[in-house]
Parts: sequence; C-alpha cells; structure tokens
Amino acid sequence: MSQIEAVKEKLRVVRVLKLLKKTYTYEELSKMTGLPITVLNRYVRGKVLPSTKRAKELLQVLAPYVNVEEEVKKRIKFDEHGLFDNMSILSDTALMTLIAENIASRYLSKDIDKVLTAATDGIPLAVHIANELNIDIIYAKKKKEVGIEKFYEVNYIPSASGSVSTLYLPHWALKRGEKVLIVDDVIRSGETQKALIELCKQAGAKPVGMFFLISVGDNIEKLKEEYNIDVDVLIQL
Ligand SMILES: O=P(O)(O)OC[C@H]1O[C@H](OP(=O)(O)OP(=O)(O)O)[C@H](O)[C@@H]1O
Repeated sequence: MSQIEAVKEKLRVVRVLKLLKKTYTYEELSKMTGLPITVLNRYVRGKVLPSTKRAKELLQVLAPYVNVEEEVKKRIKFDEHGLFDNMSILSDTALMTLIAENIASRYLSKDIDKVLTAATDGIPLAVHIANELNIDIIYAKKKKEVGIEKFYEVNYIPSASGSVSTLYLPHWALKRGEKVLIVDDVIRSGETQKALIELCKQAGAKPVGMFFLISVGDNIEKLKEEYNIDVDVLIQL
C-alpha cells in the first residue's frame, strides 16, 4: 500500500467515526471497537491518527454500522408540498466524502476530465466527487455573470415552474472532446440534467455518466434511454 493510500485509510476512519458519532455515543463506539473513549475522541478531533494496522481493523469493525443510504434517507423529511430540506445532507462533509469516495471509485477508470453540475445545490456533492477524482468541477449558473465574454447557454423549463429558465456555462470551462461526469443532488423532472447534457453537446464534450444523490420519480430511466448514458442514483424515492 502506498503512503497516500495508507493516509487515506486513516482519514477515512476519522470520517467514519465522525459520521457514527451522530448516531452513537462514545460509550457505544467504544464497545463496538474495543478502544477506550479517550482514544476514539482523539481520532475524531484529529489529535492523533490511527496506525495503518489499526485503521484497517477499525474500518472492518465499523463497516456494518455505516450505511450511507440509510443515513441520507433518515434526513429526508418531506413537507406538505412534497419538498424536503436537503441541507442536512449536503452540509455533512463526512457523509459527502464517504459517498464521493464510492462514486469516484466507479469512475476512476473512465478518465473523466470534468465534473459538471448546476448551481446551486448540486455544487457541494460535485466538489466532493471532483476532489476524489482529482479533477476540476464546473457548474452552470442561472444567470450571466459579468466579466465572462462567451457562454454556452440552454433554455429549459424546471419542474412545475411554468416558466423558462436558462443555464449558462462559460466557454473556457469545457473543451471539445472532454469527458464529463454530470452530478446533481436531486433529479425530479430531469429537465435540469437534460440542460446539462445539452451544454456538453454545445461544447463538443462527452457526458459519460450521471450520478444523483436522490431521484424522485422515474426520470432516470427516461434519461438512460434517451441519451444511452450510465446513470447511478443513491436513493430512489
Ligand atoms: O430534475 P429537475 O426537475 O430539473 O430538478 C432538479 C434540480 O432542482 C434543484 O435545483 P433548483 O433548480 O431548485 O435550484 P437550486 O439548486 O438553486 O435550489 C436540484 O438541485 C436540481 O438541480
């Protein structure tokens, strides 16, 4: 194992412990791992890193308790309009990184050049995934920023809005032939995601996969059929 991989495993232990800390007490974590609370506390606070051997052992012991799907699901609370506040999911950097590590491992061999999303809520997840893939993240905005000369732009009708929106992406952000992974927090109608595919086409770039944290409805099947593209989703509602 390379030095970097060893350090990554150690950091993963810290992330896993931080995530589990939201559900379990230190006493419970101590029973699960057989380690004193003081040691676990030092790991969580980043005062000490576990040894390579202990990191491996801890990842094995804690794996059955880590279920990112469940962790995301239990934070989804719909209001009377059928909408939910996704910030409790997107703001959790330990959770986002664990999800991103998993997605990145599926795309590492595909030589992706850029991760593309739509502002605003797609950005946190996209940044984590791009970071894991060691590539840049780009995001289309709903307004034209000053100081940028040329944009790719696509009109689309967001779900239930009844009005036309536009996504803008600066020309410099995407080059002909680049391979793109499209990421978003939620897919409902699929209109935003189709607009992102269209932006890639305008740039001559190639969307090679899509990942959504949460899919509401059956629109990912339609996307797969229409664009013949790999689509992964963590939670299907
Ligand atoms: O599949 P769709 O029906 O297109 O909906 C999904 C989109 O809706 C949300 O963004 P929104 O347009 O609400 O903007 P925001 O991220 O700024 O909240 C979400 O982040 C997706 O981008």
